[in-house]
Amino acid sequence: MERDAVDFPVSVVLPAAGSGERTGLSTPKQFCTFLNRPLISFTIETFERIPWIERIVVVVAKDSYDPMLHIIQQFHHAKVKVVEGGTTRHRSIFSGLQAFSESSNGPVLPRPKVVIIHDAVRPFVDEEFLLKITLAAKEHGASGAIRPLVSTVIATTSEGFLDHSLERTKYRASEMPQGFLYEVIYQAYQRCSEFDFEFGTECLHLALQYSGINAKLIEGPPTLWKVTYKRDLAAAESIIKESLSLSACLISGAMAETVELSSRLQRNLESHHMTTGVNLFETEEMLKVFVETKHALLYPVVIVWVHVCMSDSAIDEELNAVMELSMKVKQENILLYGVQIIFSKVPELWERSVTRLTEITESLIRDRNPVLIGQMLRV
Ligand SMILES: Nc1ccn([C@@H]2O[C@H](COP(=O)(O)OP(=O)(O)OP(=O)(O)O)[C@@H](O)[C@H]2O)c(=O)n1
Ligand SMILES: O=P(O)(O)OC[C@@H](O)[C@@H](O)[C@@H](O)CO
Repeated sequence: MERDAVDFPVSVVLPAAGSGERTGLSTPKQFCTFLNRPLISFTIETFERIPWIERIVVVVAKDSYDPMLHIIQQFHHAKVKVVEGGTTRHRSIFSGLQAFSESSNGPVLPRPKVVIIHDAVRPFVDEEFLLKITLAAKEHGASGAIRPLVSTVIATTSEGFLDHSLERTKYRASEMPQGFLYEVIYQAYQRCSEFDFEFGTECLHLALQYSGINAKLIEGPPTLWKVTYKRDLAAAESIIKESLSLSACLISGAMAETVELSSRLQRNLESHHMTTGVNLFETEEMLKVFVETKHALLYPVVIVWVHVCMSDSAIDEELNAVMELSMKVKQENILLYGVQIIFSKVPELWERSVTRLTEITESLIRDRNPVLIGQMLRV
């Protein structure tokens, strides 16, 4: 399916005005930060990267309006307009849709042909699936992501006993993103009852109830899950750390050993970029590029500088300079760790050192603990 099939304007509404009560945290989950960046910024960036998406309307609570403007400025988000939401998700979504029809705050945005509605707390959505949802909405008037039910759905009596259970194979979980012809969903919200505004949870239902459109349902990937509970935040952080940041190993020291060590680490660490024989100047030049392009702002960079020594000598001035450099680049979201490994001609000892170095390097890249910045770890 090609992106140039989208020959009509498409925009997005991201409802983000909830309080995230089910996480049990005081900070609404969409503003919880991972790698110094709020969850909502990752979701916005997902949509920003897609060239056929024209505008992103982020709907936030009144007291999150200014903080949201700050996030947009800090992370250089484009295409984004912020509007205030309401007391329920449907009211918030309607506020977002009104940005294309009524001048609530500032100029009315150009009206899209198709509007995608996507919970701001579902950061892991890909362009391919968004394309499917968009083209299906254009063709059918509405479309929605679905996933198989994990648990069976049952109905209870008023006394709290089982009334009946639904045949699980006949039902699906409704997820996000959803797509609509703008006129279809805007009209639905204009006709929406107070009861639906207050208690409804399903936009596809509104399109059917008030615009007579049966949404096309498309099974989505498992990554569409919504951050709802505290455990989901931990899962999101782990996925973000794994997928959205860069890491590299730089190896300096006695040349013959560093080449051998580099190939050993490359095998052990798999995905991470390996460079050997670097010196401090080259490292500083590389970090300067990261800082100037502000690349690390959106993609935190983890660099493990491994120095191979021939003896347990005191840390030389170059290594001290690396540690000072690490403190300097830390505020640019670049985590530079130093590890010193003593070369041993005794195979068993060297094997043990390389295994230990691999474990330390994996932990530094995975955990990104800022406390370990600025000091030389020793294997
Ligand atoms: N009045 C509301 C309520 C929810 N949402 C948004 O709708 C999405 C999905 O809703 P949900 O997961 O229920 O978020 P919360 O309402 O914040 O969660 P909770 O029910 O635990 O408070 C979230 O991005 C949330 O910010 C919204 O824009 N306006
Ligand atoms: O019900 P909640 O407010 O937790 O989250 C919203 C979800 O229900 C919604 O995103 C999907 O079910 C699709 O409508």
